[in-house]
Amino acid sequence: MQTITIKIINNSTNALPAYETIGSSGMDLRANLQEPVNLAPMQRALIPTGLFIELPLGYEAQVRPRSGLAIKHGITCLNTPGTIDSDYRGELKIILINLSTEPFAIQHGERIAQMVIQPVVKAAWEEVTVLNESKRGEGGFGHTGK
Ligand SMILES: O=c1ccn([C@H]2C[C@H](O)[C@@H](COP(=O)(O)OP(=O)(O)OP(=O)(O)O)O2)c(=O)[nH]1
Ligand SMILES: [Mg+2]
Repeated sequence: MQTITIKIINNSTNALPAYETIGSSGMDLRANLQEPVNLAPMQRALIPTGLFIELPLGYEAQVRPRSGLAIKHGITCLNTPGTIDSDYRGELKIILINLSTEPFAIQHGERIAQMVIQPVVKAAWEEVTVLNESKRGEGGFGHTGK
């Protein structure tokens, strides 16, 4: 368990993001709304969560869709996985899009996405003129067959 600092505003759902089961990868994130947000088909919206977090250096958070909302209502995160940088101090917001043919209303307190905390490997470049050979070589995009 890694301890992470969190600030909550306007949180009438009085819930910290939580793992729903002991083996869950993600903590569900809830919409923090004054009133429901109606998403027409193909419409997108930036949904506030009321959460501000301070991740330790060397970590990120990924914001991912919930599969139930996706399969039942066509609601997904447009930029999945959303990237929360460790130095971001603003409000966590979720870019939702309605990919169904029906309108969908997002309610205050509804669990709209999930957040996975991950370590980040920072890379430094070592520039060369020739790369080591590999079995795959330049093959990709279906190169190995169906
Ligand atoms: O789903 C998301 C994605 C991002 N963010 C916040 C945290 C993140 O650290 C910041 C910037 O995100 P990103 O790097 O994806 O956006 P950008 O378009 O590259 O903006 P910037 O130039 O601010 O980095 O926005 C969210 O709240 N939700
Ligand atoms: Mg960026």
